[in-house]
Amino acid sequence: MNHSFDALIIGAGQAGPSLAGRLTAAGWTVGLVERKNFGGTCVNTGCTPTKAMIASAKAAHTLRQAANYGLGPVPEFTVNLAQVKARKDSIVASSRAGLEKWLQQMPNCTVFRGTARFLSPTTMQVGDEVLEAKHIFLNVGGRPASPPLPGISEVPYLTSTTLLALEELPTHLVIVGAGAVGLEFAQMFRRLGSEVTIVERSRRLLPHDDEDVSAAVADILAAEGITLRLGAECISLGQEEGQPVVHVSCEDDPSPSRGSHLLLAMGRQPNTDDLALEKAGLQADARGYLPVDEELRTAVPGIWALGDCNGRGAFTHTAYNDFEIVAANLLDQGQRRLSDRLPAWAVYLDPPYAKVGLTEAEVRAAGTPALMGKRPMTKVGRAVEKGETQGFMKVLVHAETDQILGASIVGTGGDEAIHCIITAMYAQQTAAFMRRNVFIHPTVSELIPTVFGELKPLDTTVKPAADK
Ligand SMILES: Cc1cc2nc3c(=O)[nH]c(=O)nc-3n(C[C@H](O)[C@H](O)[C@H](O)COP(=O)(O)OP(=O)(O)OC[C@H]3O[C@@H](n4cnc5c(N)ncnc54)[C@H](O)[C@@H]3O)c2cc1C
Ligand SMILES: NC(=O)c1ccc[n+]([C@@H]2O[C@H](COP(=O)([O-])OP(=O)(O)OC[C@H]3O[C@@H](n4cnc5c(N)ncnc54)[C@H](O)[C@@H]3O)[C@@H](O)[C@H]2O)c1
Repeated sequence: MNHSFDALIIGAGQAGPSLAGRLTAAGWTVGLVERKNFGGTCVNTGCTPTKAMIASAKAAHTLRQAANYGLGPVPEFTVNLAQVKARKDSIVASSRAGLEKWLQQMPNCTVFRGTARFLSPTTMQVGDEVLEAKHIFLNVGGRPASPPLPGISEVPYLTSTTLLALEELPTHLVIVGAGAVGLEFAQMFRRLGSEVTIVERSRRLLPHDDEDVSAAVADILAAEGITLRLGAECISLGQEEGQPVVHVSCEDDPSPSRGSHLLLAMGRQPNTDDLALEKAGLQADARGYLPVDEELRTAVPGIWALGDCNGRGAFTHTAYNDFEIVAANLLDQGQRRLSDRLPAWAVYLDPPYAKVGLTEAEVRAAGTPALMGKRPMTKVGRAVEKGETQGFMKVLVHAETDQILGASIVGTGGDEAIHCIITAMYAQQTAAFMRRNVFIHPTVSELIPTVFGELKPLDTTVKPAADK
């Protein structure tokens, strides 16, 4: 059967549903196609389930720390992973159901279930249905990558998706990859009671971030008993007595990491390979991403790519911002552009790591005349009061214009406190502006004006070491 719409939206992730809401409210007819779970990765297998389980892990950690706060003795407790999962599943189900209901009841929106594939630049097939529209918005997201590690086909392994379905705690979880997925699951499962080993080919965690960030994060994880095997340049997989083994050396490996479970957390790949892109005249790049311009338009007129599938962001906030740019430019005569967006993200460790703008290494590499302010969390009153003094706050400022270049916070409350710096940077404000702010006592943010008051020249002749 053939259907004609003003717009087709493929994927109900973080951009598609909101775009459907805006377009239909503006009088467009929309066909929205989703093949699996409404809400996509973030709601079903990403942000929501992991942060729900991180909350359970934090509760277990707090119980174990009770004596440090003058409490106790705390009765023996057990972690019941099936119940942790049930709590997480109920939070996910409620979010997914709310989104599905909204879309199913949205006037002018018709929801199709199935995989959409191009037949031409303006038509797509979903099962027996042929859908046609002059505007097509791809919001197809991604999935865990399966890199060609030697031995991968012989070893059962978990991904960030399948790990969330476990009901029994791994005795020893070995994680390959120390990006956000690897780090968040490492601390979560360690706190829930597993032994955890991280194997990473770079010589430090979070290699795209500053050395001091990597060191602080490594300290946080090591202090909880997580084993770090960094600089593992030659990773291969095997099995001994039915259990996974990760070798970290190209030579005979005298000390491979053995575990009860193996998680591969080595990045994601975009869901562009089964769209029949060639029928639309579209071509993905070498890694499968769809190249887009500043307004998220692909090379084919009438086709946009939003969210993770365009390779211009890898987060929920970037996917949502893609929707805002497209909607503003199509419906509000806006002139919003991708490059207006500040790079910002957080890793939900405890304490978290949050970052906006340039790193110290990037400022040094560019040779920008700069000032830097840095304060350890041991000198942040609220952190001391909470007994959570790991990490630091660091800000970078242009030495001539006083404009804020970037900031990193590894520390309690850092994922929230960073937003005052994000806001100031978006408003193109200066260090002097930050110093004049009066923040509420006693908070972590309260010390941010102080850090902007303690700036020292950054020696940009010292270049960062090359990291892989
Ligand atoms: C474990 C984990 C934790 C994360 N935590 C965070 C976090 O804390 N903060 C953060 O900002 N980001 C986080 N992310 C990243 C975040 O989840 C993604 O960046 C975000 O979901 C991308 O949204 P999207 O709309 O681009 O794609 P997705 O959310 O992946 O949605 C794409 C949708 O398209 C559907 N689809 C694909 N192909 C087709 C087709 N051909 N036809 C029909 N439907 C199709 C899929 O089924 C899916 O529902 C996390 C990711 C993971 C894996
Ligand atoms: N808090 C958050 O915002 C959050 C949380 C989880 C995931 N995410 C997003 O999900 C995506 C996936 O996260 P991820 O941690 O899987 O990916 P990643 O790209 O951040 O990290 C992958 C890690 O695997 C290592 N690696 C990759 N290929 C390898 C190889 N062949 N051999 C050895 N090591 C290899 C890399 O060195 C890297 O440390 C990212 O885009 C991330 O931004 C975000």
